[in-house]
Amino acid sequence: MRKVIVGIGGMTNGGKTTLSKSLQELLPNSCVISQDNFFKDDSEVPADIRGFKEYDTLDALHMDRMMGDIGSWQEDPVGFMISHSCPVKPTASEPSVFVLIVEGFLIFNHRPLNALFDKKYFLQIPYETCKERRSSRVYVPPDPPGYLDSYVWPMYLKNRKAMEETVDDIVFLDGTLKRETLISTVFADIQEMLLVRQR
Ligand SMILES: Nc1ncnc2c1ncn2[C@@H]1O[C@H](COP(=O)(O)OP(=O)(O)O)[C@@H](O)[C@H]1O
Ligand SMILES: O=C(O)c1ccc[n+]([C@@H]2O[C@H](COP(=O)([O-])O)[C@@H](O)[C@H]2O)c1
Repeated sequence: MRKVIVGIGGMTNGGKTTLSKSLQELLPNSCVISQDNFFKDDSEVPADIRGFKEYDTLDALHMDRMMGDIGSWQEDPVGFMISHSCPVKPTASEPSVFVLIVEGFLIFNHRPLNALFDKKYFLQIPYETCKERRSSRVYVPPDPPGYLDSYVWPMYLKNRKAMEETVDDIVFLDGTLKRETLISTVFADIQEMLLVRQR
C-alpha cells in the first residue's frame, strides 16, 4: 500500500476548497481533510485591542485534533475513508495508492504537519480578488467591518513571510486562473508524481 499526502495551501478565498474537492473526485481512493473544520469555538478565540477576533493564527485552530485525524488516515486509510464517506475503490494494480489531500490557509505554518507532505501547492490571488471573493462569503461569525483590511490581510502577510522563511518546495499557483485550468494542471502534476514514485 502506498500513501501520499498532498497539501493545498493558500490565502483566504484562494480557491483551496474548490480545487481540493475536484481533485478528490478525480483521484481514486483519495480523501480531503480541511483545516477550516478545526477552528476553535468563538468563545475560545481572543480579540485584539481593537476588538478583532484573532482567527488568522494557528492558536485559533485545534491543530492537535487535525494531526490526530491525519494520523488515523496514515494508520488505516481504508477505515478512515469509510468513516469519512470517501469512496473506496478496489484497484487492479498493486500496490494500491491512497491519497490524502490536506487543505487550509495555515497548513504550511505548522511544522509537524509540514514534514508530512509529499507535494505542496499554494494558491495565491491579488488583494482586490481576495477582497471581492471574501466580501461575498459569510463566515461564522461574519467578518465585522474592516476585518480584511485591518486584520486578515496583515496576518496573511505575516503568516506568508513565516512560511517562506521555513518551507521549501512549494509550487505557487495563480488562483485567478480558470477552475478547470487549475484542476487539470494540478491533477496532471500529481499523476506524474505518482508515476515517478512507482518506477
Ligand atoms: N479559479 C477560480 N476562479 C474564480 N473563482 C473561484 C475560483 N476558485 C474558487 N473560486 C470562488 O472563490 C470563492 C472561494 O473559493 P474557495 O474554494 O472556498 O476558497 P478557499 O477554500 O481558498 O477559501 C468561492 O466563491 C469560489 O467559487
Ligand atoms: O470557520 C470558522 O469558524 C471561521 C470563523 C471566523 C473566521 N474564519 C476565517 O476563515 C479564514 C480561513 O478560511 P478560508 O477558507 O477563507 O481559507 C480566515 O481568514 C478566518 O478569518 C473562519
